[in-house]
Amino acid sequence: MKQLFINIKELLQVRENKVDKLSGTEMKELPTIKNAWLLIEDDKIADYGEMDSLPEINADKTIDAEGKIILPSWCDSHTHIVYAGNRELEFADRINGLSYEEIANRGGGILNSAKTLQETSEEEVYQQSAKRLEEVMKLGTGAVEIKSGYGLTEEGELKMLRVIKKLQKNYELPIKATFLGAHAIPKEYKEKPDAYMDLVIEKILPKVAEENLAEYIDIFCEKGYFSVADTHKLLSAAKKFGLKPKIHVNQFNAIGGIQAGIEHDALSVDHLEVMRPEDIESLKGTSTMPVALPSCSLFLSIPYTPAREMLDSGLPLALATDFNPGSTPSGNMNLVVSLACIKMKMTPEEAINAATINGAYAMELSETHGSITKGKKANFILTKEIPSYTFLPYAFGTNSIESVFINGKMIE
Ligand SMILES: N=CN[C@@H](CCC(=O)O)C(=O)O
Ligand SMILES: [Zn+2]
Repeated sequence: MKQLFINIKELLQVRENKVDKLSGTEMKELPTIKNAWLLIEDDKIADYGEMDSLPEINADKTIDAEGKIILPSWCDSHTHIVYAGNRELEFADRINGLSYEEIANRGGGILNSAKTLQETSEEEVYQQSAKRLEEVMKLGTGAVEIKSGYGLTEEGELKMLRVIKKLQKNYELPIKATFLGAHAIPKEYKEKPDAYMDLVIEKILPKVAEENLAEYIDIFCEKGYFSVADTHKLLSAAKKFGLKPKIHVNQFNAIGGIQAGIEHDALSVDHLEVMRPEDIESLKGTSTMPVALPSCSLFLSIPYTPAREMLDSGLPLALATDFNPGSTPSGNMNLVVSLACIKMKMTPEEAINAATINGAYAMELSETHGSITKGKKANFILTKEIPSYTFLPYAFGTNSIESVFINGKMIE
């Protein structure tokens, strides 16, 4: 099946040669073709060019995209989309003055979601999560990573990962699964946190590997959660099972999580709201992608990742949502791109690069996703009629998307 899009106002992120990631000043450039055509053959991008040189093409369907922009779909490399229930009461508590930390110390936070998850059937968790996944796909997400981490027992963690597996089976977009058993210390283990680490490493991790339920390993390396020593221990154990690290670090405190991640060749280090000069320095020259989650900063009123400083010192950066019930109950990548521009002073070009090609890298998908390149998957966004691509982050809160295509199919 051949679909031809013609009169496209601007085709964004056109990369003739495949790039895996962009760093520093490279991120300032967003290659585009104005007044373009795009040919999709089955699930792949077949060809593109300027309207002036449109060859004779026998297409099954021709779509006139006059006044509209086409760009690769968003690659959201950090989410917790699989969860049960919500935490809107904690939201009200925070408005009334309690901090995220105080709520967690009272047994709220991640432990609250873990209790709900444990009490909810696998089928019900699947239904709730599938609804969220469909919502974010309509908002332009065409590849996504999903973590466990609200189970915190063998049964709960495996339940979450099986739900992710079912989503992978039932939906066409790529979904990468991450095992985050070390997300918080359960109440029963408060006085013996090492015993919980032993459970995660010795019991749950081998099961996850045996059932092939995850590709990546994650840990919340943070004061009051898991230490740098825990991080080393878990990442070393996970390596034996072939799980690569994508870890939560530097959200509230810089305790050395970035350096631990780098030592274990982490694919990404995520959050980074609190960055010391030595953290930026350590990331230089590594293959680890730093990932910023600005909608988490917005929701918790915590600092934003210092993107400007990082990009100006030559680092790459990816943007993701962190969609979860506690710190970011939103999976809207359009908002993330707007916040990156408004709050982190990234240019629209940098933000779009960070949310497409660099997001793909943080899920090992740069070969197939993240840019308009011949042979890559036909996962893209067709906007409504808009004046320019800068309008996308500028008009925050406006839905500028007309339709989303995954593997060449328009999603309903
Ligand atoms: N920081 C750790 N984990 C999640 C929040 C989890 C929660 O509050 O439920 C995050 O990435 O923000
Ligand atoms: Zn997270």
